[in-house]
Amino acid sequence: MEITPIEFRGQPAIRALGADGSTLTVALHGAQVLSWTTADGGERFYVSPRAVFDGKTAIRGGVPVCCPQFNMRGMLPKHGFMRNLPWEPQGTGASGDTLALRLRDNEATRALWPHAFEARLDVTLAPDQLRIALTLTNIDSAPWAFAAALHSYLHVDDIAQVRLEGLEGANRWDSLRDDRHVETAAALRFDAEFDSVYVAPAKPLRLVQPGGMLEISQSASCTETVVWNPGAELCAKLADMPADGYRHMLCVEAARIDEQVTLAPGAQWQGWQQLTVL
Ligand SMILES: O=P(O)(O)OC[C@H]1O[C@@H](O)[C@H](O)[C@@H](O)[C@@H]1O
Repeated sequence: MEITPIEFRGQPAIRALGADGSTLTVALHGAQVLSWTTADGGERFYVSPRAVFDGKTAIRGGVPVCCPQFNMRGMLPKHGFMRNLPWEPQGTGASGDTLALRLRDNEATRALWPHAFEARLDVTLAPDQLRIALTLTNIDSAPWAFAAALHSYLHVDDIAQVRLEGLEGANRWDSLRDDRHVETAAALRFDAEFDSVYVAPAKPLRLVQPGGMLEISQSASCTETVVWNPGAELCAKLADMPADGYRHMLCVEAARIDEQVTLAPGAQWQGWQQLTVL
């Protein structure tokens, strides 16, 4: 693929063009994937028109990298700090189809989290398919533990017409009701705020819309799948979302959150999410 440095809403980003005409845009801030358009021209991610692009604030949309903490489950800022910092571009890999970015511990990270680490995000573009892989390496002399999520804001035409299939039978924690149960619905539908953590099923999920289907899979190392849509009421309270933003997105996140990963010095962990247009 061809890559070009660009500015996206005033912030440095990289645009990649695939052989089939698909495109990928990744901001250096947070190594955040902002856009993936397939050869048919369809945009697969949602970025809020009111997202803040100031090089500090977490960008609302695309694929935030939430790490080394998920949500408020710890003492760090919500969803950790990796989405709030600039990453360094590393070019394309040997095969030329992967865009890589890296974040190493620095003064800003050590002020929050006193560990030496390297994080790498590899985004691989193929016809009708995108894979986002997060690799963490412990370059410290003592072990450390982390949680992580690839917090994909999938673009949907109309949330009222969306079905998410593949979670039936999975253990669910409904965070809104603090209720644990086995999911009984063959297809999830979204008509209000939805915020749940599922034990990730072995088989891929399917996002079904009148306009087409997207298959969502994740590495076994990502033991949970988080599904989130703010609904109208919460969306109205989010300053960086327009009132109808919730209608055009659904977050389906590949996550490792219920049990943190402990990495020994020199050890590495990788987690990925893969999206395939069916
Ligand atoms: O507004 P933020 O920090 O980007 O978080 C968005 C959402 O992220 C989801 O992963 C969580 O399950 C939600 O509880 C949270 O509200």
